[in-house]
Amino acid sequence: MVLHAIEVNGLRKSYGAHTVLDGIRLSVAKGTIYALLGPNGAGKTTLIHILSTLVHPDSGSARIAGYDILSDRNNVRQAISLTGQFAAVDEVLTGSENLMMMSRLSGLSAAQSRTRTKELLQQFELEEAAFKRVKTYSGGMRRRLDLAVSLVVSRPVLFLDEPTTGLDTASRRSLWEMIRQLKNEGMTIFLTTQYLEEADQLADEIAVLNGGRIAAAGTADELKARVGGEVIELRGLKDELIGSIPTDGSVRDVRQKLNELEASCPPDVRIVIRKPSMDDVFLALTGSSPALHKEVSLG
Ligand SMILES: Nc1ncnc2c1ncn2[C@@H]1O[C@H](COP(=O)(O)OP(=O)(O)OP(=O)(O)O)[C@@H](O)[C@H]1O
Repeated sequence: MVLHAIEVNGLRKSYGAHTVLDGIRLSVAKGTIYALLGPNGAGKTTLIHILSTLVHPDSGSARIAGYDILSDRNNVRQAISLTGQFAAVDEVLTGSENLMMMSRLSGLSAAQSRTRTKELLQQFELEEAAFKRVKTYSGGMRRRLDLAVSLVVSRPVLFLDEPTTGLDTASRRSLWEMIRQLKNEGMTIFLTTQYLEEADQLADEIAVLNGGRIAAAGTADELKARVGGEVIELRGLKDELIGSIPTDGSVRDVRQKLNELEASCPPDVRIVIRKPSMDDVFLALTGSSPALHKEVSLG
């Protein structure tokens, strides 16, 4: 029995002299959500393209639903759905027409296609917009339609490449809910994201991709534990974040850091002590933070 929906072993890919993936090894348990977290250009899309058989790796191997991505490409393609970063829907057609077209292309009869279209419009909250042209849709509606189109035929493994990039908070949350629902239906979901909160909220397991390698992997709590202890946050008069300093949380360490801060900080800086966030994990593992604030270095 195949326990892992996705198994990746030593995948490498370079473009010219640029090594994009430098020996990726990971596994994704069936029925879970796995988030690959990394900054712009880290190689997330490249990995998804390799796993969905669109790009050939230089070396290494991977299995999807038990099928080898190199020697068993057709079976891999039958086992996956893929939603990329750019909408794959026809803007001139309505949402309903897009779903009907994809259903017919996937081999469903006209009657089956109508039933499936209705189900998907309902599942992705697109019933009201069903007969409007896609070019009038909001970003969130397009993403939902895109996801619906890729799920016309239900497959066990779903690849989502940055599913919520560019969406507002409300649309992002609604899409998260739909992704959770797909997991509840038994799907295995591999998603890439630049948003720490997204990985934190959705994923059973998170891997941080940096410099072509998986810098760390684990549950959100395990990754936060790697940063350890607590974080001292420095805030200005309007409660704006000025910086943060990791501490092991002991009285001794906190006192020492506060003493150093007292000597170097303006008097109106306030402090808050809190548990590490995914931001701190990212910063600790990659040396760069996607958030606006910077780690303050003492001494
Ligand atoms: N076909 C290609 N030819 C040359 N270089 C490429 C090609 N595809 C990707 N790259 C390079 O590989 C690196 C990783 O790109 P990739 O799109 O996988 O990153 P990413 O993590 O998905 O980033 P983003 O969040 O910006 O999509 C980038 O430096 C990119 O320029």
